[in-house]
Amino acid sequence: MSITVKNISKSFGNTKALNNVSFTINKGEIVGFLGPNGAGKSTMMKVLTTYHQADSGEAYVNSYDVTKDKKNVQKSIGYLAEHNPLYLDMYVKEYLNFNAEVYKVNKENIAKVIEQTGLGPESPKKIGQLSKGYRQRVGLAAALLHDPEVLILDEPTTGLDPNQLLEIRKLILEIGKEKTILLSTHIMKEVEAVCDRVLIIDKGCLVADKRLSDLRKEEEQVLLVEFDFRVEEAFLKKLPYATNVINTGGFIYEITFDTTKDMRAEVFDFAHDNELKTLQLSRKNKNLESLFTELTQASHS
Ligand SMILES: Nc1ncnc2c1ncn2[C@@H]1O[C@H](COP(=O)(O)OP(=O)(O)OP(=O)(O)O)[C@@H](O)[C@H]1O
Repeated sequence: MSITVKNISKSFGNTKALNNVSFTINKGEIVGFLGPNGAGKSTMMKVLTTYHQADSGEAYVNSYDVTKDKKNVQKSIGYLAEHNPLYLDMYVKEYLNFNAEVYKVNKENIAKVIEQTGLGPESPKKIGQLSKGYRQRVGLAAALLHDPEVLILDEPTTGLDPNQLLEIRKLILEIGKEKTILLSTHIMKEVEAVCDRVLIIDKGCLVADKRLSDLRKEEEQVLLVEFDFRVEEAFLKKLPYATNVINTGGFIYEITFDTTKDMRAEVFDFAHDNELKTLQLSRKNKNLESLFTELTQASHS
Protein backbone atom coordinates (compact mmCIF):
# COMPACT_ATOMS: atom_id res chain seq x y z
CA MET A 1 0.00 0.00 0.00
CA SER A 2 1.47 3.40 -0.93
CA ILE A 3 -0.93 5.58 1.06
CA THR A 4 -3.16 4.64 3.98
CA VAL A 5 -5.44 7.20 5.61
CA LYS A 6 -7.49 6.17 8.65
CA ASN A 7 -10.12 8.44 10.21
CA ILE A 8 -8.20 11.66 9.67
CA SER A 9 -9.83 14.85 10.99
CA LYS A 10 -8.41 18.36 10.92
CA SER A 11 -10.02 21.65 11.91
CA PHE A 12 -8.93 25.25 11.55
CA GLY A 13 -10.81 27.11 14.29
CA ASN A 14 -14.46 26.33 13.67
CA THR A 15 -13.85 25.03 10.15
CA LYS A 16 -13.74 21.25 9.93
CA ALA A 17 -11.47 20.92 6.89
CA LEU A 18 -11.32 17.10 7.16
CA ASN A 19 -13.93 14.99 8.89
CA ASN A 20 -13.00 11.36 9.60
CA VAL A 21 -11.50 10.68 6.16
CA SER A 22 -10.27 7.15 5.34
CA PHE A 23 -8.91 5.64 2.11
CA THR A 24 -6.03 3.59 0.78
CA ILE A 25 -4.06 3.93 -2.44
CA ASN A 26 -2.23 0.98 -3.93
CA LYS A 27 1.21 1.13 -5.45
CA GLY A 28 1.12 2.30 -9.06
CA GLU A 29 -2.38 3.81 -8.99
CA ILE A 30 -3.17 7.28 -10.34
CA VAL A 31 -5.93 8.60 -8.10
CA GLY A 32 -7.87 11.79 -8.65
CA PHE A 33 -8.86 13.78 -5.58
CA LEU A 34 -11.91 15.70 -6.66
CA GLY A 35 -13.94 18.24 -4.75
CA PRO A 36 -15.41 21.74 -4.89
CA ASN A 37 -13.45 24.75 -3.62
CA GLY A 38 -12.75 24.48 0.07
CA ALA A 39 -13.66 20.78 0.23
CA GLY A 40 -10.43 19.82 2.01
CA LYS A 41 -8.23 18.55 -0.83
CA SER A 42 -5.16 20.67 -0.09
CA THR A 43 -5.50 20.05 3.64
CA MET A 44 -5.47 16.27 3.08
CA MET A 45 -2.43 16.56 0.85
CA LYS A 46 -0.66 18.72 3.40
CA VAL A 47 -1.33 16.13 6.11
CA LEU A 48 0.23 13.49 3.86
CA THR A 49 3.27 15.65 3.12
CA THR A 50 3.65 16.26 6.92
CA TYR A 51 3.11 20.01 6.47
CA HIS A 52 -0.06 19.88 8.61
CA GLN A 53 -0.57 17.66 11.63
CA ALA A 54 -4.03 16.06 11.81
CA ASP A 55 -6.09 16.49 15.00
CA SER A 56 -6.92 12.78 15.04
CA GLY A 57 -6.54 9.66 12.93
CA GLU A 58 -3.54 8.02 11.29
CA ALA A 59 -1.87 8.28 7.92
CA TYR A 60 0.98 6.33 6.36
CA VAL A 61 2.98 6.92 3.20
CA ASN A 62 5.02 3.98 1.97
CA SER A 63 4.24 2.45 5.42
CA TYR A 64 5.85 5.40 7.25
CA ASP A 65 3.74 7.21 9.83
CA VAL A 66 3.23 10.88 8.88
CA THR A 67 3.51 12.04 12.48
CA LYS A 68 6.21 9.69 13.80
CA ASP A 69 8.45 9.26 10.77
CA LYS A 70 8.34 12.57 8.92
CA LYS A 71 11.81 12.23 7.36
CA ASN A 72 11.02 8.94 5.66
CA VAL A 73 7.59 10.20 4.60
CA GLN A 74 9.21 13.24 2.98
CA LYS A 75 11.73 11.00 1.23
CA SER A 76 8.88 8.91 -0.15
CA ILE A 77 6.91 11.87 -1.51
CA GLY A 78 7.38 14.30 -4.37
CA TYR A 79 5.03 17.25 -3.89
CA LEU A 80 3.88 19.83 -6.39
CA ALA A 81 2.06 22.54 -4.45
CA GLU A 82 -0.94 24.41 -5.86
CA HIS A 83 1.06 27.62 -6.02
CA ASN A 84 4.33 26.13 -7.09
CA PRO A 85 7.04 28.41 -5.71
CA LEU A 86 9.75 28.87 -8.34
CA TYR A 87 12.64 31.30 -8.44
CA LEU A 88 11.99 33.08 -11.73
CA ASP A 89 15.50 34.57 -11.94
CA MET A 90 17.16 31.16 -11.76
CA TYR A 91 18.07 29.07 -14.77
CA VAL A 92 16.26 25.73 -14.95
CA LYS A 93 19.40 23.71 -14.27
CA GLU A 94 20.51 26.11 -11.56
CA TYR A 95 17.15 25.72 -9.81
CA LEU A 96 17.30 21.93 -9.97
CA ASN A 97 20.90 22.02 -8.80
CA PHE A 98 19.86 24.23 -5.87
CA ASN A 99 17.07 21.79 -4.97
CA ALA A 100 19.44 18.84 -5.22
CA GLU A 101 21.81 20.59 -2.77
CA VAL A 102 19.08 21.56 -0.32
CA TYR A 103 17.60 18.07 -0.29
CA LYS A 104 20.99 16.33 -0.53
CA VAL A 105 20.10 14.46 -3.69
CA ASN A 106 22.59 12.88 -6.08
CA LYS A 107 23.14 15.48 -8.84
CA GLU A 108 23.17 12.77 -11.46
CA ASN A 109 19.39 12.73 -11.07
CA ILE A 110 19.14 16.25 -12.56
CA ALA A 111 19.75 15.07 -16.14
CA LYS A 112 17.31 12.20 -15.59
CA VAL A 113 14.42 14.44 -14.44
CA ILE A 114 15.10 16.97 -17.22
CA GLU A 115 14.74 14.12 -19.68
CA GLN A 116 11.72 12.64 -17.87
CA THR A 117 9.79 15.93 -17.92
CA GLY A 118 10.73 16.91 -21.47
CA LEU A 119 12.57 20.02 -20.29
CA GLY A 120 15.67 19.44 -22.43
CA PRO A 121 15.34 22.26 -24.99
CA GLU A 122 14.16 24.74 -22.34
CA SER A 123 16.71 23.85 -19.69
CA PRO A 124 19.25 26.57 -20.64
CA LYS A 125 16.60 29.29 -20.05
CA LYS A 126 15.65 31.24 -16.98
CA ILE A 127 12.45 29.99 -15.31
CA GLY A 128 10.90 33.45 -15.78
CA GLN A 129 11.25 33.08 -19.55
CA LEU A 130 9.28 29.83 -19.67
CA SER A 131 5.59 29.39 -20.45
CA LYS A 132 3.33 28.34 -17.56
CA GLY A 133 3.25 24.77 -18.88
CA TYR A 134 7.04 24.56 -18.85
CA ARG A 135 7.22 26.15 -15.40
CA GLN A 136 4.93 23.38 -14.23
CA ARG A 137 7.36 20.88 -15.74
CA VAL A 138 10.15 22.49 -13.70
CA GLY A 139 8.01 21.98 -10.58
CA LEU A 140 7.44 18.36 -11.54
CA ALA A 141 11.16 17.87 -12.22
CA ALA A 142 11.96 19.24 -8.76
CA ALA A 143 9.34 16.95 -7.19
CA LEU A 144 10.90 13.94 -8.97
CA LEU A 145 14.53 14.74 -8.11
CA HIS A 146 14.81 12.37 -5.16
CA ASP A 147 13.03 9.61 -7.10
CA PRO A 148 10.08 9.35 -4.68
CA GLU A 149 7.66 6.44 -4.83
CA VAL A 150 4.62 8.69 -4.40
CA LEU A 151 3.79 11.94 -6.20
CA ILE A 152 1.27 14.37 -4.72
CA LEU A 153 0.12 16.98 -7.20
CA ASP A 154 -2.15 19.79 -6.03
CA GLU A 155 -4.13 21.09 -9.02
CA PRO A 156 -1.25 20.60 -11.45
CA THR A 157 -3.00 22.02 -14.52
CA THR A 158 -4.65 25.13 -13.07
CA GLY A 159 -4.04 28.15 -15.30
CA LEU A 160 -2.67 26.21 -18.26
CA ASP A 161 -3.93 26.76 -21.81
CA PRO A 162 -5.63 23.76 -23.51
CA ASN A 163 -2.44 22.60 -25.28
CA GLN A 164 -0.25 22.87 -22.19
CA LEU A 165 -2.95 21.10 -20.24
CA LEU A 166 -2.94 18.13 -22.63
CA GLU A 167 0.85 17.96 -22.51
CA ILE A 168 1.02 18.00 -18.72
CA ARG A 169 -1.69 15.32 -18.54
CA LYS A 170 0.32 13.18 -20.98
CA LEU A 171 3.37 13.67 -18.81
CA ILE A 172 1.47 12.70 -15.65
CA LEU A 173 0.28 9.51 -17.37
CA GLU A 174 3.85 8.74 -18.40
CA ILE A 175 5.23 9.34 -14.89
CA GLY A 176 2.31 7.33 -13.48
CA LYS A 177 3.72 4.20 -15.10
CA GLU A 178 6.43 4.20 -12.45
CA LYS A 179 4.90 6.09 -9.50
CA THR A 180 1.82 6.21 -7.34
CA ILE A 181 0.09 9.54 -7.96
CA LEU A 182 -2.53 11.40 -5.94
CA LEU A 183 -3.68 14.46 -7.83
CA SER A 184 -6.21 17.02 -6.73
CA THR A 185 -8.39 18.86 -9.18
CA HIS A 186 -11.86 20.23 -9.69
CA ILE A 187 -11.78 19.37 -13.36
CA MET A 188 -13.72 16.19 -13.99
CA LYS A 189 -12.31 15.75 -17.49
CA GLU A 190 -8.87 15.64 -15.93
CA VAL A 191 -9.85 12.72 -13.74
CA GLU A 192 -11.41 10.94 -16.71
CA ALA A 193 -8.30 11.56 -18.80
CA VAL A 194 -5.61 10.40 -16.40
CA CYS A 195 -6.94 8.58 -13.33
CA ASP A 196 -7.63 4.94 -12.51
CA ARG A 197 -9.71 5.89 -9.52
CA VAL A 198 -11.47 8.91 -8.08
CA LEU A 199 -11.97 10.02 -4.49
CA ILE A 200 -14.63 12.71 -4.13
CA ILE A 201 -14.51 14.94 -1.08
CA ASP A 202 -17.14 17.44 -0.03
CA LYS A 203 -17.09 19.66 3.07
CA GLY A 204 -14.28 17.58 4.57
CA CYS A 205 -16.06 14.23 4.11
CA LEU A 206 -15.14 11.54 1.62
CA VAL A 207 -18.36 10.94 -0.34
CA ALA A 208 -17.16 8.57 -3.08
CA ASP A 209 -14.31 6.19 -3.83
CA LYS A 210 -14.74 4.68 -7.27
CA ARG A 211 -12.72 3.04 -10.00
CA LEU A 212 -13.26 4.86 -13.28
CA SER A 213 -13.73 1.52 -15.05
CA ASP A 214 -16.57 0.61 -12.63
CA LEU A 215 -18.14 4.00 -13.11
CA ARG A 216 -18.15 3.45 -16.87
CA LYS A 217 -19.73 0.02 -16.40
CA GLU A 218 -22.38 1.40 -14.08
CA GLU A 219 -23.34 4.16 -16.44
CA GLU A 220 -26.84 4.13 -17.66
CA GLN A 221 -27.26 5.38 -21.17
CA VAL A 222 -29.64 8.31 -21.47
CA LEU A 223 -30.60 9.52 -24.94
CA LEU A 224 -32.44 12.70 -25.72
CA VAL A 225 -34.46 12.34 -28.91
CA GLU A 226 -36.82 14.68 -30.73
CA PHE A 227 -39.32 13.34 -33.28
CA ASP A 228 -41.58 15.27 -35.62
CA PHE A 229 -44.67 13.76 -33.98
CA ARG A 230 -46.01 12.77 -30.58
CA VAL A 231 -45.27 9.14 -29.69
CA GLU A 232 -46.71 7.14 -26.81
CA GLU A 233 -44.13 6.56 -24.07
CA ALA A 234 -45.23 2.91 -23.88
CA PHE A 235 -44.45 2.52 -27.55
CA LEU A 236 -40.90 3.86 -27.09
CA LYS A 237 -40.45 1.53 -24.15
CA LYS A 238 -40.52 -1.33 -26.68
CA LEU A 239 -37.00 -0.32 -27.72
CA PRO A 240 -34.48 -2.98 -26.63
CA TYR A 241 -32.95 -2.32 -23.17
CA ALA A 242 -35.24 0.73 -22.62
CA THR A 243 -35.96 1.07 -18.90
CA ASN A 244 -37.56 4.50 -18.75
CA VAL A 245 -39.13 7.04 -21.12
CA ILE A 246 -39.97 10.62 -20.19
CA ASN A 247 -41.60 13.17 -22.44
CA THR A 248 -39.66 16.32 -21.51
CA GLY A 249 -41.87 18.66 -23.53
CA GLY A 250 -43.10 18.92 -27.12
CA PHE A 251 -41.99 15.86 -29.06
CA ILE A 252 -38.78 15.47 -27.06
CA TYR A 253 -38.15 12.27 -25.08
CA GLU A 254 -35.51 11.20 -22.62
CA ILE A 255 -34.98 7.46 -22.97
CA THR A 256 -32.90 5.50 -20.46
CA PHE A 257 -31.27 2.24 -21.53
CA ASP A 258 -29.69 -0.38 -19.37
CA THR A 259 -26.82 -1.27 -21.70
CA THR A 260 -23.33 -0.12 -22.58
CA LYS A 261 -24.12 -0.68 -26.28
CA ASP A 262 -24.57 2.65 -28.08
CA MET A 263 -28.33 2.75 -28.79
CA ARG A 264 -28.39 5.82 -31.03
CA ALA A 265 -28.44 3.87 -34.33
CA GLU A 266 -31.19 1.61 -32.92
CA VAL A 267 -33.38 4.63 -32.02
CA PHE A 268 -32.77 6.17 -35.43
CA ASP A 269 -33.81 2.92 -37.20
CA PHE A 270 -36.81 2.54 -34.89
CA ALA A 271 -38.03 6.02 -35.86
CA HIS A 272 -37.48 5.34 -39.52
CA ASP A 273 -39.35 1.99 -39.38
CA ASN A 274 -42.27 3.75 -37.69
CA GLU A 275 -42.36 6.61 -40.18
CA LEU A 276 -41.11 9.16 -37.70
CA LYS A 277 -38.49 11.75 -38.46
CA THR A 278 -35.65 12.15 -35.93
CA LEU A 279 -35.05 15.88 -35.54
CA GLN A 280 -32.35 15.52 -32.90
CA LEU A 281 -30.65 12.67 -31.11
CA SER A 282 -28.01 13.12 -28.46
CA ARG A 283 -26.47 11.26 -25.59
CA LYS A 284 -27.02 12.70 -22.14
CA ASN A 285 -24.78 10.43 -20.22
CA LYS A 286 -24.67 9.74 -16.57
CA ASN A 287 -20.97 10.04 -15.91
CA LEU A 288 -18.45 11.33 -13.44
CA GLU A 289 -19.92 14.80 -13.88
CA SER A 290 -23.42 13.76 -12.85
CA LEU A 291 -22.06 11.69 -9.95
CA PHE A 292 -20.05 14.68 -8.76
CA THR A 293 -23.04 17.01 -9.01
CA GLU A 294 -25.28 14.50 -7.26
CA LEU A 295 -22.84 14.01 -4.38
CA THR A 296 -21.61 17.55 -3.87
CA GLN A 297 -24.62 19.69 -4.69
CA ALA A 298 -27.16 18.15 -2.36
CA SER A 299 -25.28 19.50 0.62
CA HIS A 300 -24.79 22.94 -0.97
CA SER A 301 -28.39 23.63 -1.88
N1 LIG B 1 -4.33 27.44 7.16
C1 LIG B 1 -5.65 27.54 7.22
N2 LIG B 1 -6.24 28.33 8.15
C2 LIG B 1 -7.58 28.43 8.24
N3 LIG B 1 -8.44 27.78 7.45
C3 LIG B 1 -7.93 26.98 6.50
C4 LIG B 1 -6.51 26.83 6.34
N4 LIG B 1 -6.29 25.96 5.32
C5 LIG B 1 -7.51 25.60 4.86
N5 LIG B 1 -8.50 26.21 5.57
C6 LIG B 1 -9.95 26.02 5.39
O1 LIG B 1 -10.22 24.63 5.36
C7 LIG B 1 -11.18 24.31 4.35
C8 LIG B 1 -10.57 23.33 3.36
O2 LIG B 1 -9.58 24.02 2.60
P1 LIG B 1 -8.67 23.33 1.50
O3 LIG B 1 -7.68 24.35 1.04
O4 LIG B 1 -8.14 22.05 2.03
O5 LIG B 1 -9.74 23.04 0.35
P2 LIG B 1 -9.50 22.62 -1.17
O6 LIG B 1 -10.44 21.50 -1.43
O7 LIG B 1 -8.05 22.38 -1.42
O8 LIG B 1 -9.99 23.93 -1.93
P3 LIG B 1 -9.49 24.60 -3.32
O9 LIG B 1 -9.98 23.70 -4.41
O10 LIG B 1 -10.20 25.91 -3.30
O11 LIG B 1 -8.00 24.71 -3.26
C9 LIG B 1 -11.59 25.65 3.75
O12 LIG B 1 -12.75 26.07 4.41
C10 LIG B 1 -10.43 26.55 4.04
O13 LIG B 1 -10.84 27.90 4.14
